[in-house]
Amino acid sequence: MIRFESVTKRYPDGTVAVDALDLVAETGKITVLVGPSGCGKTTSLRMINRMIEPTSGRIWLDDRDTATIRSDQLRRGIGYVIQHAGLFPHRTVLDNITTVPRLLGRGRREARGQALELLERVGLPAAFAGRYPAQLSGGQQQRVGVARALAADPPVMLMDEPFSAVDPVVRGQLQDEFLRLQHELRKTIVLVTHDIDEAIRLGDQVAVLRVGGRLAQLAPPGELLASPADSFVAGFVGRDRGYRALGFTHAGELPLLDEPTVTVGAPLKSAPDLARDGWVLALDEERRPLGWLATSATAEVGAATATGEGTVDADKLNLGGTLTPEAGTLREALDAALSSPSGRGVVVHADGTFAGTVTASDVLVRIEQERAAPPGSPEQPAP
Ligand SMILES: Nc1ncnc2c1ncn2[C@@H]1O[C@H](COP(=O)(O)OP(=O)(O)OP(=O)(O)O)[C@@H](O)[C@H]1O
Repeated sequence: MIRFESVTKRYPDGTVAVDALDLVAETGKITVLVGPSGCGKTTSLRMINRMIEPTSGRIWLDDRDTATIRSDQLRRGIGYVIQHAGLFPHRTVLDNITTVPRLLGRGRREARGQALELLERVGLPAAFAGRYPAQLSGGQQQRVGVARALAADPPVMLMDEPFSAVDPVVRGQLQDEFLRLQHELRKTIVLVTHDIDEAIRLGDQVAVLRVGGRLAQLAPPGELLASPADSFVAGFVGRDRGYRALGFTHAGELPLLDEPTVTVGAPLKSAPDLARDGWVLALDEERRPLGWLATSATAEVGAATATGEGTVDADKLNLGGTLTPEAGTLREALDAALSSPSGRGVVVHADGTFAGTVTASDVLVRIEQERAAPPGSPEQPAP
């Protein structure tokens, strides 16, 4: 656990970068610091490993006041990842990763073996070990940066805009892999970003700072979206936050419709009798949904079904429509319904097999129920 206790940083020119900050970053969780440019995110982060010393207040690492720990010793237990990865340009990937473990006294062979393992963990081939940073893409360098920070196996990781130097697609991949890795490793992570979407995606809790280094709100992402503390936070988390908040609410047991289905390979003429509103859901032999077959006479395929020629083939299906898992969120369920050509969202079991369909209006009814009795309220205890 990292605890800021009324921490203030005033730079020599009088700038107050952080003002009486109280904050707890829990063990094994990701705490994200987010806020507009200059609000003191980086200053707060760097005070944790004493790259910057607070002017007043204390920062606790578990039960120790960090001011009483020698800074080199403190940093050994704290990994640090920055934008552009900050790799040593004249050292190979392998040497970049093994530098800190070697300093900590690990043998060359052991450090090398571990570095190769870490490369695999962050999704890079072992063959990259001999390359120099300039021979890697931005996203690959960022992965090496994460591997390097993990090499000393620190319980705490500080990450300053770790994914912002790469394009949005690579960024999404890095975020997904980072979450997967954290699920295994359970480090105590403090991550700085200026991007609220990234904060909401990655944070177990999100601290929104305002310029002047004051904490505006500290909350789990769902709560931040659903109940921003004030107009500054509401403005910062952005529009459509009501919709995005649905992504943090489990749909629970939605009433599933018993949808008639056809299996690929079945005769087309079997479809119209089954279809509701001109659409019938097609499954593969293992009962996994493949797409919707149009049976109305106006649709191109519909005309074929009317003549009864041919079979239900995968290439005749409308593939629009997202799937929602049974244990999914209200956002996934609503999206499945809204994106489905039939208007009925397809719900699947954990193994991907078809469970039933759900309508947007049923999801809306559930949303209204949630509003009336949010989980955890006395009327409806959380499952
Ligand atoms: N060494 C310094 N001397 C004086 N002022 C500084 C110094 N470093 C940072 N500041 C100021 O402190 C404030 C907070 O800076 P900090 O870098 O912590 O913000 P940030 O939220 O990380 O910003 P950004 O998102 O733009 O990186 C800013 O007003 C900045 O100009």
